[in-house]
Amino acid sequence: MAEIVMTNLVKTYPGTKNRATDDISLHVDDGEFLVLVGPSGCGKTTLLRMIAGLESPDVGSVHIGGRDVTDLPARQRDLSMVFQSYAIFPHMRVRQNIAFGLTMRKTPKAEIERRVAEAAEMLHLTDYLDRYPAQLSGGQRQRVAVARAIVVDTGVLLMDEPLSNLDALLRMQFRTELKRIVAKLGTTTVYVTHDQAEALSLGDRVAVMRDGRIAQIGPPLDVYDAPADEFVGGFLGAPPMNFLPAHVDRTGDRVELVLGDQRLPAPDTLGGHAGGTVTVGVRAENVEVADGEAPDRVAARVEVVEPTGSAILLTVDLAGRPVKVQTPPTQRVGAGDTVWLAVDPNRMHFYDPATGAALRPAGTAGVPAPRDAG
Ligand SMILES: Nc1ncnc2c1ncn2[C@@H]1O[C@H](COP(=O)(O)OP(=O)(O)OP(=O)(O)O)[C@@H](O)[C@H]1O
Repeated sequence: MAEIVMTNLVKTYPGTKNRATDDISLHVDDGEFLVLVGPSGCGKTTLLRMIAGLESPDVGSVHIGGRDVTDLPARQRDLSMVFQSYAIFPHMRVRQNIAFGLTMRKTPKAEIERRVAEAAEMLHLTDYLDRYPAQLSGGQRQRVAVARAIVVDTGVLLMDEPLSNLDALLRMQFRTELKRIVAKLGTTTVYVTHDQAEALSLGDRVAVMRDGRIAQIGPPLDVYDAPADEFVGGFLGAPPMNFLPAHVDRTGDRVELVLGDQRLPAPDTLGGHAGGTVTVGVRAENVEVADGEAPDRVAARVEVVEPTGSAILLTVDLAGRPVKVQTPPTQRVGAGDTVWLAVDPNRMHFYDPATGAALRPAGTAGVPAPRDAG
């Protein structure tokens, strides 16, 4: 068992004012792949380094596999790490690089050979075992770093931006490989990235961090589909979620959003906010370019048309605000055109304009949605 339990981790670096991690409690299940994601400086690396034993928390504890490791150095924590700089040894051949951790542990020679061969096979490095790192591409070197980490077969694998030195295509290929390998190994993995696409594609769960805290944690699509606040909605997804201020109006049974001088149907659950203003969040792929004018549609002017290959991304002006709309590649519109937009009320999200927190349905109006603190 190698579950990781972090409890109330507080860390302030000497000479700084703000907490790098601010009372973080988090539970990573045995065999789970957890991704820590968030903007630069939010505390991801600090949290990972506290799990690793490379930083000590001011307050709080870390348990790995039921053992309190808070005061143990990294080498006694039974974990392996891959860091951004993938420090592989330039003077050692790939074979020795991969074997390094096993050699240090005085593993029998035959076993080292077997495990190195296995890891090399997994990472498509078999043909490169006798080369030096200087004779490898960036992607191959990165694979050596991963092979070196997984060969040791520890209970926990920690990775900090391991793909950051790769170009976009290699990054994507390697991401897929990594997901396959880690699933096969079943190692408990904590993975740090600032890349939201990587986070969504890799994690069993993602923890979105902000200012030393966990803003939201959950399975990738849950967090993507129901962001707990504007920050999370704006951080996950490319393009980020659209946010628009809207007045809520109720006429008889109908609840509507008033955007400038136009109206869109809103879910009944928003009725509790009638007379007030909310921030509407809607993802680009949930805005439909409809076929002509209708009472439940709003008009917008197309400003920019960006084909992305599999889709077309429009930036439209809706009531004086830019809104991103994702349409099929077959959509024929040009800059300057007026389009009619429809949004399924069930695909809308609502946030408190003052706090940015998600609003709950009617009856609990104004109360932010609950957050899973792990
Ligand atoms: N050794 C250090 N001394 C002082 N402050 C530090 C140190 N390391 C990190 N910090 C500060 O702690 C905060 C969190 O840093 P951390 O490296 O954990 O963030 P991060 O989310 O990993 O960022 P990035 O994505 O840029 O690597 C930042 O404000 C950073 O400036």
